[in-house]
Amino acid sequence: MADCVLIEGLAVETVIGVYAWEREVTQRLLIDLELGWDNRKPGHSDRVEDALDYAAVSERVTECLQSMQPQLLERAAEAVAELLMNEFGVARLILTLRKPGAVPAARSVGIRIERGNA
Ligand SMILES: Nc1nc2c(c(=O)[nH]1)N=C([C@H](O)[C@@H](O)CO)CN2
Repeated sequence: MADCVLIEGLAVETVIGVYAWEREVTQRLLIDLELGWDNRKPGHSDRVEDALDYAAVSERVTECLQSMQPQLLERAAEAVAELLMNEFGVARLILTLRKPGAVPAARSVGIRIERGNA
């Protein structure tokens, strides 16, 4: 991947999981995003309108995950990738989604997906 906008360790509290008890609680997800974006235009204009606004992306990703309450990390990741491509015009991305509390013996578990020509 060439130019990127990065978001690392975005924490989202939401209902997620396949087991009955998981539907009754919120758990923390941690999201890392590498979002392909040509940074030359904002690099010259100094205008946030030309940039991929990482604050707006973070807010929208949080809202998506909190409203969808998915069972699987895979479903959550796919939905986030689709919104980034459809709503923000991101052409390529690498998304890592971690669920740190899921397996007590592990520091963290998670998945990574790549979409577009990452
Ligand atoms: N590949 C996956 N495996 C599992 C998931 C998941 O989302 N993706 N989820 C669970 C449970 O919800 C688990 O997190 C409870 O500890 C199990 N395996």
